[in-house]
Amino acid sequence: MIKHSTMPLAALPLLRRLPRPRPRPYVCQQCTRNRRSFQEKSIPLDSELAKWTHYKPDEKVPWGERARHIRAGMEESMVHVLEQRGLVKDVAGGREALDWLLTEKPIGVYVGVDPTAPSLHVGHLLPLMALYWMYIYGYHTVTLLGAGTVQIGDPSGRTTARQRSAESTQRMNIQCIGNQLEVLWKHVNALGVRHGYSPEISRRREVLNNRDWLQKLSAVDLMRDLGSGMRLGSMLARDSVKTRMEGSEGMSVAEFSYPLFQAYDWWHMYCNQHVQLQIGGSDQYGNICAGMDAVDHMRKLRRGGAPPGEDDTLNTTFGLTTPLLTTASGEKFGKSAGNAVWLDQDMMSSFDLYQYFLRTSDDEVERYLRLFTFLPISEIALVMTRHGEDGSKRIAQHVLAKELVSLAHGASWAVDAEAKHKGAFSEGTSRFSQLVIRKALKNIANQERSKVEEELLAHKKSYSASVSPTQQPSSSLTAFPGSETVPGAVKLLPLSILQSGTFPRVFCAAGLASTISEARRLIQSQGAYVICPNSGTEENLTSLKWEPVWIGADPKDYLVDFDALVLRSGKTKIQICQVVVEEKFEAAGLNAPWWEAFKAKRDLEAEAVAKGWVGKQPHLSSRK
Ligand SMILES: N[C@@H](Cc1ccc(O)cc1)C(=O)O
Repeated sequence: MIKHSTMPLAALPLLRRLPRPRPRPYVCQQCTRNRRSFQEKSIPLDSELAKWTHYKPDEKVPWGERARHIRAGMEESMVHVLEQRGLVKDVAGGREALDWLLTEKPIGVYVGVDPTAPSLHVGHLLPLMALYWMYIYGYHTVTLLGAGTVQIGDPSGRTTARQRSAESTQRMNIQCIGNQLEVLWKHVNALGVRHGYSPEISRRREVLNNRDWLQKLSAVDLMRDLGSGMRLGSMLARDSVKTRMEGSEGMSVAEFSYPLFQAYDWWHMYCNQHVQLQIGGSDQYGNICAGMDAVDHMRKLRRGGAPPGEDDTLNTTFGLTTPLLTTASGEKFGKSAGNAVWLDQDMMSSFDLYQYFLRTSDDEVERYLRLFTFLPISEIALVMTRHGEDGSKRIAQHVLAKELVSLAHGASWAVDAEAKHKGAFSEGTSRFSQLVIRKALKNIANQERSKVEEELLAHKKSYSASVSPTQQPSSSLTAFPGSETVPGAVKLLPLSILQSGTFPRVFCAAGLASTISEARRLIQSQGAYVICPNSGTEENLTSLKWEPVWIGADPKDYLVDFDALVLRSGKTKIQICQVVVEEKFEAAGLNAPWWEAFKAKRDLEAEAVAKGWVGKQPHLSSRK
């Protein structure tokens, strides 16, 4: 990043403040290994994050000072950084002019997405990565949720009109994508801290929704001001329009007018957020150029038709498009067996997302590391050197996959996906099982979703099932050779079967023995185990303790977090159970024959007690 040859000596003390990765302190080999291992510090402290994202320009390095460094060649320019990462296809308005503007001024920049599905897919990431880099380097960045424009439907890059979706579907898509944009920002911050980008830069980000202004916009105003400045010729000349006009389907006026609305967004944000640059995928080039013309026209109207002033170059607009990615085999990037690779965890698990990037070929992995991660270029070079030493370890692919999952789902899920991968494809480790158990327990604890969350989850599931019916919910973690077997699914158990002495029945109900007598034999031969509650904390997974089951014990004493029971049969078979009240168990439709038998027996016993035929029944445990 620093060009030492051109660096004046006097500038040395200033280097501390440049937006470059902080030099890493020397760490001995053993510690490095430890850090790289499972316990790797991948989640920044809140205090680090707060410092990093703190927006107080006057407390940070002033822009002018940084501009001077760039001009002096001591720091790389923004355009150069984006080019180096492979994120630039075309620059509308001129590369050199944009380079100059971005050096002179921390302008506003935006990327818009229309919520046409409940999740973004990896194809959306390229323009977003360019935006995130500009955030890291201190520009005012906006991700725009197209809740207004989605109702019109962008025809760019499409050969057919979009089906209009139901109001409720649109509402849920908007909510899902809105949440996702926020979550992505959170992860960008965490990654920015983790990769050591300077906390002394003033950063600003916003998520806006264009429905907020488009629904207030009058059709007359739009046509009078903006429509009068947009030229039909260039709009008709676009490929997306031409192909549709040549085909039998044609194109609706609404779709044709889409660029007007996108252009209006820009004008609105030009006035309010000083947005002078729009970034988009390469299919957005036409819309972006139309927007630049429209903003120019609106500025001219605002000046009353007067010629532009001297400082016009400092206030003009630019467009930047990112390349369209295809894999080495020519497939459109972001499709897996014909299905989109979703960024939402409910539509594609962390494990599957990890696996998708792990399959990146050696030819492409370095380019993807530059495109999709925040690893400094120098670190990518190191990763590639290590990768070259033993290609079979796929070191670079693992780094890529982990960074991607950290960006999409968060660092802890990336650690989880990596551990699962190791558990799945190498010798099983008990740490792997511990992790899965912890995660399952956590999921049980978080299960109380709000009604809205339930609704959104169902929407995502049904959407992904409808667009990619072959995509299986993955990670049923069964039967990897040599590994402990932790089924992904948690089993429900009715609370009433948990009484002193009912462990054999519990093992049977959990599917770890086929009959009660088999379960009893298992317990008597010391082959049945249960996890002790409170053994092991979140940080210290390996200390979760298994205890051999004692036949007279009460399973209720082993409930973790009040409602989970973790059982193991023999060395390898593990089952995580969630204990629920009877109504919930029955509502889940799990009325197994043993359950009916249990209830019948219990009713008989209760009746006998009620009629005074027998005293209160001793515990079932006494009937060994
Ligand atoms: N038209 C863009 C999304 C978008 C929407 C509104 C904007 O202002 C900008 C971009 C797309 O389909 O990808």
